Order: sequence, then C-alpha cells, then structure tokens
Amino acid sequence: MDKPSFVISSEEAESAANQLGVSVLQLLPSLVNPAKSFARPPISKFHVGAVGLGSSGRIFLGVNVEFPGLPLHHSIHAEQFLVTNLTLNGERHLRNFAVSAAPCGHCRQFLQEIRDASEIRLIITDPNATADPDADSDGFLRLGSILPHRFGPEDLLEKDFPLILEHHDNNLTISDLDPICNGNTVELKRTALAAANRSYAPYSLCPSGVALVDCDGKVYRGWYMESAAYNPSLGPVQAALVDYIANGGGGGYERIVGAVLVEKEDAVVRQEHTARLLIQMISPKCDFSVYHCH
Ligand SMILES: O=c1ccn([C@H]2C[C@H](O)[C@@H](CO)O2)c(=O)[nH]1
Ligand SMILES: [Zn+2]
Repeated sequence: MDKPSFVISSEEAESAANQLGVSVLQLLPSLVNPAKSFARPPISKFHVGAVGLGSSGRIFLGVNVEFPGLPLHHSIHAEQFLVTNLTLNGERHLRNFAVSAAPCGHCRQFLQEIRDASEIRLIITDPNATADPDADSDGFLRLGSILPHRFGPEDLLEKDFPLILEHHDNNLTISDLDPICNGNTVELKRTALAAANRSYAPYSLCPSGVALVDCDGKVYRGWYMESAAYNPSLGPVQAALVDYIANGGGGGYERIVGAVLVEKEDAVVRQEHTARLLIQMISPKCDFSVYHCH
C-alpha cells in the first residue's frame, strides 16, 4: 500500500496485512499515523487520526478538521469524520477502530448512534495513554467501558428504528426539480436531494443534504446526522466536506465553487443560516442556494 486513501478495499487491506504478517485488525493501529497527516487542524495544530474496520472488510479513515473564523463547535472530530466516511460509503457496521488519542466525551456520545455501540472495540495508539485493565488481550477496549450509564438512541426512539449506519429513505421530493436552470444546478439539486433522503435525523425529523461542486466540476455530497444528545450532531456541510476532503485530491476549500442545500421548508431545525455561514467563511466566492423539499 503506498499513500493511504480514505477508504481501503478489503482486498488491499488483506494483502497489506499478509505482507506485514498481521491480521487486518492489527493493521488498524499502524494506519493511524499516516491518517493523522491528512488532518486539517489550523487552530489547534493537534492532528487526530481514526481508522475503522467496517463489516465489509474495508478500512476507513477519519481525521479532525477545524475552520478558522468560526466558533469551535463547527469542527469535525476524527471519529465523526470516520462515521461520516462509513455512512457515505454505505458501510453498515463498525466493530473496531484505532484512534491516536482518547476519544472525547462528545465523540463517545456521537458513536452511540451506531447499533450496539457499547460493543464497539477501540484501541488508543497514543503511547502516553494509560493501560486499561478492562482492555482485551489484544489491547482493544469496549466503548461501553469508557462510556458507562450511556444516554443513547434507545432513550428516545423505538427499539427497531434504523440507526445511523442502517438503511433508510426519507422519501423527500422537490416539486420543481427541473426548472429552467443550467445542467450543473440540476445535478447539484438532485445530488443534495438524494443526500437529504439518506440524512439521519430521527430526533428532529428535519433531514437535510448538501451537494458541493469544485472548479473541475466534480460533485461531493453529505447529509445531516443527529445525536440523541443533540449538540454532538454533525451538519450537512461538514458531512459534504468529509467527502470533499476524502475525494477532492487534497485541495483547498476555495476550489469549492457551488453549494446546494436541500431541507424541509417548515423545518423546526434549519440548516440554511449555519450552512451559508460555514460555506462563506471557507470559500467566499462559492455560490450557495437552498431548495425546499417535502
Ligand atoms: O475525540 C477527539 C478529541 C479531539 N479531537 C480534535 C478536535 C479538535 O480539532 C482538536 C483539539 O481538540 O482535536 C478529535 O478529533 N477527537
Ligand atoms: Zn471528539
């Protein structure tokens, strides 16, 4: 494996593990440092890398992202990036991940949206991390052991409600999807609507999606994901930026020239104003439009 990408196929993961004479699980910690180099933390300069093994055998990377000029709560944590990367790629489960530093309380909470969250195993690669007596013999810990007495989806939702990585369709439509506008806008609108349909918003019932286009015409998308504890939720622009960072070739945000947000008209939780703020701050010349669905 040369330069690590943000998604590693199961074949690639297996052959890399074979070459090193380790299991795919043991490969995860060795990918944390390479992952850290992709972080974008201009404020803290503190690089965080998270590397997860999905149920398909693919490996997914996550990094932290900070936005100068905006309040800190707009930041994307590496673990949130990882979950977003999983869901954007249709991965249905996360069972194990490695991370460079102990996950903060906000990330421990965000991870609760994954089915059987307490059983997710993690390994902290920071050499200064204290050895945990609760760890398994391979060094992995259960999320439940570092977040006991959890508050999670089952406190607010029916037991079999589809959770964050599980298949769901919000069945949203836009009445005038093909008005007289150029092809680019129609594609962005369709992409943002498709993203909104995959949005995980079981608490507010206000799903939303964002599509971005760069100066080469390449399109990226992401959707809003909620947390039972509300504040750790991740906005749709952040989610689309995960796609941009993972698949945009490492360019700056000023390369993003167009953005479309799709959300419900009468939504009690609206993304429009925050989305505009974030996009304007990172790419001042970016064209931003909002379309309402129902
Ligand atoms: O669990 C954590 C804790 C912190 N950070 C990031 C957020 C911010 O960018 C930087 C400093 O807190 O580290 C993470 O990515 N994950
Ligand atoms: Zn965190």
